[in-house]
Amino acid sequence: MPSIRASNSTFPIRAILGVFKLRIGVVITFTALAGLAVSSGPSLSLLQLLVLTLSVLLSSASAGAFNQYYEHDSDLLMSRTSKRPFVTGELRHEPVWLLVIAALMTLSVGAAWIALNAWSALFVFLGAFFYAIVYTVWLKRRTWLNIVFGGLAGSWAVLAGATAANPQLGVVPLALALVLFLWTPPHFWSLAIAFRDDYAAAGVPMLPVVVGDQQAANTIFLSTLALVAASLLPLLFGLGAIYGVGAIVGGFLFIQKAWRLTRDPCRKSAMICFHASLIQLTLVLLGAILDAQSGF
Ligand code: HEM
Ligand SMILES: CC(C)=CCC/C(C)=C/CC/C(C)=C/COP(=O)(O)OP(=O)(O)O
Repeated sequence: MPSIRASNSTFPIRAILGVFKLRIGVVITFTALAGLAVSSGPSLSLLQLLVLTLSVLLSSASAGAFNQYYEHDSDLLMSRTSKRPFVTGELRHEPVWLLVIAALMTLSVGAAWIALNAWSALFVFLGAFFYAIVYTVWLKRRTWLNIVFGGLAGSWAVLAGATAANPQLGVVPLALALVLFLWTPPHFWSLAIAFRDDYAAAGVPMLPVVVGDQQAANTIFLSTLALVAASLLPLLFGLGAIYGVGAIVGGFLFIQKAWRLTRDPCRKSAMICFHASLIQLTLVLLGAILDAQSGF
């Protein structure tokens, strides 16, 4: 049986956890739980809530592991990713990993289908498919629009949670899915400005590589305005003041940092804008969950 780890190493638990990109998976799962919270319909049992949480987390993890397995050669060309275990050899780049990834995906989607419903299982699958195949394999090295379509992965996470409670999607879950679709490009393009040289060296046509930092920063600013406008839509369809505070504070912060990035499109302001995107998303998702629970 081929080994998945370098021969003379102790069990590389940290490397294995790193391959599954679990920090991002936790936020993706939080996104699905926000979709659940704003969806009308019967409450889930504790078991169903556990299955939803684990199926989104594990499918996100399997997609993240596939991404690192598939990109082990190009990751070597970028400083940010060159220390990853499939690049350094800490984990052997063996096809057995594809079996592990497929098994995780089957377990995640199957459990969601059995414990929740077919719609939720479909969106769990689509989230991983859009990230691992549509974005990573089909678009990433072909077009700067890679993140525009790949960003749907986050929207499917919202809908995986929303349909778990009610396959009849309401306006608020759809609005939240639109927020994730509009959030992902400025989130990623900020990072792509900070690491433009990396992407250029790896031959990846990210927006800043194609149009330059200034035009990319202008695009980030305009897309952040569209994102923040969309993030206010749930206020028109039932979410209240708690959500409003989160969306307005987070939106103001992201717009402010995106504007600063247009004034000075350097690595430092790009990373500040990237982190602002994470704060804005957290405030929007937290506001949605707290507002939906409060019944104000
Ligand atoms: C195809 C869509 C996406 C792309 C291409 C993308 C891109 C990235 C990249 C390149 C990083 C830096 C990763 C690293 O250096 O290890 C990152 C970090 C992050 N992304 Fe995204 N992202 C996407 C969607 C999402 C979504 C949907 C969420 C959450 C709902 C999200 C949440 C995060 C978080 C929390 C981090 C920081 C993780 C950490 O601190 O290690 N991303 N993203
Ligand atoms: C419902 C469900 C399972 C949804 C999945 C959503 C998901 C996993 C989105 C991708 C997030 C991410 C880390 C992208 C980075 O890819 P990259 O290749 O640009 O990053 P890298 O350069 O750091 O490898």
